[in-house]
Amino acid sequence: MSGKYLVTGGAGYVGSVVAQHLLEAGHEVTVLDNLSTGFRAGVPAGAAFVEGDIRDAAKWLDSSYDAVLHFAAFSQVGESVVKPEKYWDNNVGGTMALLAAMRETGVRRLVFSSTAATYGEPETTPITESAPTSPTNPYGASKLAVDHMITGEAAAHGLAAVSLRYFNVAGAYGSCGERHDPESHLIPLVLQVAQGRREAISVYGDDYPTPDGTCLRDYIHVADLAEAHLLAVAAAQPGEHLICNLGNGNGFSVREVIETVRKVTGHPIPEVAAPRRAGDPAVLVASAATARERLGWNPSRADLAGIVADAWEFAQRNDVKAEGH
Ligand SMILES: NC(=O)c1ccc[n+]([C@@H]2O[C@H](COP(=O)([O-])OP(=O)(O)OC[C@H]3O[C@@H](n4cnc5c(N)ncnc54)[C@H](O)[C@@H]3O)[C@@H](O)[C@H]2O)c1
Ligand SMILES: O=c1ccn([C@@H]2O[C@H](COP(=O)(O)OP(=O)(O)O[C@H]3O[C@H](CO)[C@H](O)[C@H](O)[C@H]3O)[C@@H](O)[C@H]2O)c(=O)[nH]1
Repeated sequence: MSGKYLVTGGAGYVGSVVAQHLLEAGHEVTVLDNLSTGFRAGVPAGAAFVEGDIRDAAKWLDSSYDAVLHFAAFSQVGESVVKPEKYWDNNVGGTMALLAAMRETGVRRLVFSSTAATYGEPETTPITESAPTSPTNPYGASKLAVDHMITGEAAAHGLAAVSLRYFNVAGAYGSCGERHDPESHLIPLVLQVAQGRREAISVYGDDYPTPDGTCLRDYIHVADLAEAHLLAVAAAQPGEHLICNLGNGNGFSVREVIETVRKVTGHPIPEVAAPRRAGDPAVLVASAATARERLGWNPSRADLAGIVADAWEFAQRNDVKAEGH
């Protein structure tokens, strides 16, 4: 059955890919985005677009919507350390306003973009949803605060809600891909070296307790992630806040990622050893058993070379420098 969905942050990387999947599944989509980090051109064709802020969600939300998929947030870990107030204001304040608008209009279904950063330095691997949550930066803390808000909203007011805790999102889907500015994520940065837009990739730390000394991360294709969102909309139950990790359960080191980019692009990628980046856990790998069981999620694009190949194709088609917001 087709539905009508508000996608906050749908001009950004993940939101645009999910909006595209919703459209392909025959749903009606309105993107609400203030273009603070997103791009008007990133909104998929076929989606209605409102340039606006989630703090003013009450202006645009009405009872005709079946659900909200909430991506709008700031998500730069490093920036959150130096400007924590920016993260509390947008991520927490913005979501409070959105939840109030949903309550007032009777829109009672929500899928929220949470993050592995809510866990902080893990005590055990792979990470399950019952692991302790002890974020190591204000970004992760702000996302955890929103998860707590949603738990309360479900219990007190019957919201049907799912928080999806993404691990390392990568890859592209059709015309939608990653073009953060500034970029901080490993795969797009290594691809910029392959494109000749950067001289070398800095390897942040090579003395971690891992097989090659560099950090291990669980890379998930953005299209597999998008499929989980469609399943989550359908699986959400009134009065319940379900939290699901999304990852493939495989850890790849920074060096393995760089080597994969060399193979996929055929370009030499010079590396430069650099100090550890503050707040980086050595290993972040998900157990996604809950998503498989409760959502029926079955990711099919776990191959790292395939993820990198899709990101590479997108990077070659899009020159961020040439585009404005
Ligand atoms: N990309 C990842 O690896 C990753 C990992 C874990 C969690 N997440 C979460 O997923 C979501 C999407 O991430 P992304 O990588 O697509 O980021 P992004 O910056 O590409 O997209 C975020 C979008 O939200 C918009 N936005 C921000 N504040 C807004 C506001 N107040 N009102 C309206 N629009 C607003 C921005 O303009 C942008 O288009 C974020 O909530 C992020 O925290 C991302
Ligand atoms: O130029 C770079 C960039 C990154 N790295 C390393 O590559 C790994 C991956 O870094 P990313 O910045 O791509 O991703 P993170 O693991 O830091 O971040 C991801 O996980 C976080 C949770 O900790 C948040 O959810 C965040 O949104 C999400 O992208 C890390 O070990 C990082 O130190 C480098 O060595 N050089």
